[in-house]
Order: sequence, then C-alpha cells, then structure tokens
Amino acid sequence: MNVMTAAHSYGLFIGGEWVDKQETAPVVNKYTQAVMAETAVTEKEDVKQAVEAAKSAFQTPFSMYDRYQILLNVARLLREHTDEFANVIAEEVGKPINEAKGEVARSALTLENSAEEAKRIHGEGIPVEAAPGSENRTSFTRRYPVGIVAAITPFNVPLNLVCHKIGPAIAAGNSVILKPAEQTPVSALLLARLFEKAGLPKGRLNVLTGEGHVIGPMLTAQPDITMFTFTGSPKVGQLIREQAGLRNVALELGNNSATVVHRDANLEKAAELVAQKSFNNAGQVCISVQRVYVHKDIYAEFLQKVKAAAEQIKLGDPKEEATQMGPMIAEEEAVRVEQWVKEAVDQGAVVETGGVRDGVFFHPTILTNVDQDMKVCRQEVFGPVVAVDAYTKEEEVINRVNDSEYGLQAGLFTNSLSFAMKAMDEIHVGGLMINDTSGYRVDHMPYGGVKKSGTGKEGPRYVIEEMTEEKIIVFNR
Ligand SMILES: NC(=O)c1ccc[n+]([C@@H]2O[C@H](COP(=O)([O-])OP(=O)(O)OC[C@H]3O[C@@H](n4cnc5c(N)ncnc54)[C@H](O)[C@@H]3O)[C@@H](O)[C@H]2O)c1
Ligand SMILES: O=C[C@H](O)CS(=O)(=O)O
Repeated sequence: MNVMTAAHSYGLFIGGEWVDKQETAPVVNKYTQAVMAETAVTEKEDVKQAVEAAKSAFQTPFSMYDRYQILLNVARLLREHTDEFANVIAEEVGKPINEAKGEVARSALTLENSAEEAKRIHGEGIPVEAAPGSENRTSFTRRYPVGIVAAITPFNVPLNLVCHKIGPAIAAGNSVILKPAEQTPVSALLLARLFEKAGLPKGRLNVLTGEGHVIGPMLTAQPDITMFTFTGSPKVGQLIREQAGLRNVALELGNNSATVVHRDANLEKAAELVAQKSFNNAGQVCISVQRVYVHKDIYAEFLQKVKAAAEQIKLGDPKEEATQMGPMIAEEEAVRVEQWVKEAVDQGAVVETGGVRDGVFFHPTILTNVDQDMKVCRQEVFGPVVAVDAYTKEEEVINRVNDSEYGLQAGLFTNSLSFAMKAMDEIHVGGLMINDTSGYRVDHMPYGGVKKSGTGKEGPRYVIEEMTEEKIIVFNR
C-alpha cells in the first residue's frame, strides 16, 4: 500500500472521515521550495464537529486490550512504511533522510511503548484502615481517561512528537483532536491514515490543519475539551495556559541547553557528541546543545576538535544519503539566526567557524568570546549555532548553567563522581545527562522541563498519569 495519494492533497480527518475544504494551504518542500502538498484550512464549524465526534467516540467503550492492539498495529504499519514517512519528513522539515528514518523508528517505539502502557494503567491500595475509626474500611484508587485531549505540536519533529501525544492519549482511553504544525502537517495526516487502517474507532482521532493562531483559540473556546497538551514555543504555551482556564494543560517548551566538559572528560567522545547534538536538524531541536562550558585546561584542545567535526558536516539536499545537515524551516528563520550571530559579533563574540547564511541554509557555527547576556546565550537560538566558553571552578560552571530562564535538559562530561553528584543535586533542569550532552533522549524516559521550559512530563508512562484522572474508592463494610 502506498499511503500517499496521487494528488498529495489532504482533507481534515473528523469522525473517521476525510473532509475536503474549499480553502487549502500549501506545504512546501523546504529544500526545493516546491509545493509538495495542499492541506485543508479548518474553520470554526470543523472544530465543533471534531469535538462532537470526539465526544461521541468517548462514550463508546474501547477496551484496554483493543487500544493496545491498535497502537501496536499502527507501530507495525509505520515500520512497514518507513521510507515513505522518512521521505515526507525529509521534504516537509528539510531533515536529512537518515535523521528522518531515525525519527520514524523512534515514532514506532513511542507507539509500542504507549501500547504496552495501555495494559498497565492501574491504581493502588490505600490503607485508610490505618486511621482510627476507619478499621472497617477498604480503599483503592482507579484511573479514568480525562475525556477529550487537544494536542498541538511543533514543526521540528513532526511525527514522533505527534506520537508522544496521540499514543498515550489513546492508550489512556481518551479521544484526541490533533493540530499539527502548519509547516509540517503531512506526516501527521499520513499517520491518521494508518490509525484508520488499523481500525481505530471513528472519532477517537481527529486531525485539524491550518494556522495555529487561528485554530488555537477555537479549540480553547470549546468547553468539552478537557485537556491541552502542547509542544512548542514558550510564548504560545503561555497563551494556551491563559485560555485553558482551570483545565489540565501540559507544556513542553523551549530551552537554551547547556553542556559542561570537565577537565577529566573523555575529550574525543565529548567533542564528537557536542558537534553532533549542536547541529542535528540544523539545531532546530529543543535540547540542541547551545551553550558549552569547557574547563580552561582542555578548552583549546576541545575547541579544535569540535571545530574540525563541525567543518566536516555536509550540507545539501536532505534526500541525499550523504547529507548531514539540511535547510532551516524557512528563510526568515535563517535570517533571524544570521542577525543574532551578527549582533553577538558586534558585542565581541568571535566566529570560529560558520556564521554564513546561504538562502535557507545556515552553516554550522561555533562562537567563542561570548557573554552570557548575548541573545545567542540568553535566548533559544533554535538554529545551528553553539557558543563555547571556558570555566575554572565547578561552582562557577553550575551557576552559569543555571543562569537561564529555561531548564529542560543539560549535559556534563566528567569522570569525577563527586562533581557528577554535585551537579545532580544543583543543576536545575528536568534531565541531567552525565557523560552525554543535553541532547540525549529515549522515548520511554520521563521528559520535560522546569522553569520556562514547561510543566508536565512526556514519555508514555508519565504522560498517561496526566491524561487520566485518579479516583479513590472507599468501601465501608
Ligand atoms: N520541550 C519539548 O519537548 C519541545 C520539543 C520540540 C519543540 N519545542 C519548542 O518548540 C519551538 C519551535 O517550534 P514551533 O516554531 O513550531 O513552535 P510554535 O509555538 O510557533 O508552534 C507550535 C504549534 O503551536 C501552534 N500555534 C501557534 N500559535 C498558536 C496559538 N495562538 N494557539 C495555539 N496554537 C498555536 C502552531 O501552529 C504549531 O502547531 C521551540 O521553542 C522549541 O524549543 C519544544
Ligand atoms: O525538539 C525537541 C525534541 O523533543 C527532541 S527529540 O527529537 O524528542 O529527541
């Protein structure tokens, strides 16, 4: 089966039906800039219909075992269609084909893990009888689905981050309304086709495409939506939280990730991983290495190694096997990154390599002589730029890592157990990776930030807690 239609034109997916709309929006191939697909533009009435479909599906029983089987089937189908999905991701994001294949494999794992968790949703016994006067009582908790989950996702990881929302929401027994990023909706629409093929009951998954700033408020205006799960920028996350009122909101937001390389680290390994995780997907990854702090004794050697690795990165057509870095999501984003680098240079930073824009491409860039208050350090670059600076003392570098509004993940390369333990206690982030960069993630681990990086955790087991409500039952014998 080829999951693509010949016309490459996609309707909305509401109540198990594909709904064509008169108004459509083009999705462009980020390398060629040619139109690769047309997607339907959602109107207010479509949002209402999606909510009705989701509500009606939610009222129909859907057993844990059926949820498990459907999620497993979709994972299997996804693996069977790896090349098609990877080609779509390479085109719609501009992500190198090998990275895109990796994203498809991770998406299948996310769905498999969600399927497994569907069978593990459980409560616990509560010893209420331990309270004086409650000797004759017996109690336990149970978890119930929250109802209708609205999921809004970003452009940079358009399939796996969608799976991180749909997989656990369905595993938990909810209905879902998905709004994928307007720049990259095609892989999500194809995924909906796989759910349809796998026999997902109609209305359990609905997909609405179009501009977020238009559809977002239409979704938050629907009182029957009980939870919002959002991955994207802090600005939009904040808006959703304000509009959602007392409803449950999970936010996976940005970061300006730091990685520390201590004087006792394995330099080869640290340099290789830093170069890889600074420039993956042209740096458009929320845990991309953006700030590197290197102990002064090894700074020069480390810098030379990372620079050599960065200069080896092959830019080009994402669909060519040899390409290691593709274009950014849009030329205006490449222009923004160019301006931030220029501003840093005007403030005294030195470009060690890169710093060059070529249309929608921005070359892998290493900056030194940086200051913590430059935009390239203080804000989230979301581009292929890394700032490398030296430090002397452990205490000093912990303070510098923590000197950020964000707190998603951080990395530390060291062989010192005491430094690793101190960092574990004192670096304020959702995840600390010892002997790895901030960029490490596997899909079943708890993943989410502190401070401006968000609230709530992803990873199927953890997000299912948020996508279910706990109820306590007390029996009086
Ligand atoms: N923490 C994480 O797990 C994680 C993962 C990936 C990306 N991100 C973050 O995402 C950002 C980049 O992605 P982006 O540019 O797609 O983010 P974005 O916030 O611009 O868009 C994300 C989604 O929100 C929608 N949206 C836009 N305006 C909206 C509104 N007013 N109401 C509701 N929805 C709206 C968009 O259409 C899109 O679907 C970065 O900050 C990055 O760090 C975080
Ligand atoms: O962009 C942020 C992503 O969550 C990182 S990953 O693709 O899931 O590793």
